[in-house]
Amino acid sequence: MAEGLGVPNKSIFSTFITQLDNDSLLRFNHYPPKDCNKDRDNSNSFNVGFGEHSDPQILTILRSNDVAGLQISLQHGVWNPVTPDPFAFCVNVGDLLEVMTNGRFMSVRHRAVTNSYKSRMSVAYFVAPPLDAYIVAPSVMVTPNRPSLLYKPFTWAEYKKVTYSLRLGDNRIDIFKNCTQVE
Ligand SMILES: O=C(O)CCC(=O)C(=O)O
Ligand SMILES: [Fe+2]
Repeated sequence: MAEGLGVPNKSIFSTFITQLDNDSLLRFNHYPPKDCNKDRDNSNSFNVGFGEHSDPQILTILRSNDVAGLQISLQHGVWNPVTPDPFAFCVNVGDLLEVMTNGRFMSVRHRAVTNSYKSRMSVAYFVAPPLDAYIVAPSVMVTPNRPSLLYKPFTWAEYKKVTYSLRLGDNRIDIFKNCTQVE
């Protein structure tokens, strides 16, 4: 990523992750098939298994079985299905990476829906820094196109506290937006 972004220090994004006290976690999700009998009149309906949200950490590395369900939203209210591939990893940008890249990479809103015939299973590895890590975009991410820091610096502990004080789908990254843009 650093290479693609033209950042000379290649370890700038990875140093947090490799620290022993990193706060990464692994989550196993199981979405049983929805109960068709409850929805006999509306066979096109679906249940939301995991509500709309963005992942607060740096990156999410997701593996699933071959059952569809993951959807991403690039525009409010428009959902795009992600084709399931049990041999691939789906990598989501989390809120912290959006801050660390000064908005170049955008944290993606997503959700998982259930279907009526087969269980979806997924394993997500949420890559997070140590709690006291200071989250701020490196100066090289401040460019003529983005001449100032879009977000105020904060620690992961502060961000995590805000995340857990809000509901899953609430926008939390905007709370840390800098109001004044220096030209
Ligand atoms: O199961 C999925 O595909 C998505 C899971 C997810 O978004 C999460 O665990 O944060
Ligand atoms: Fe997620």
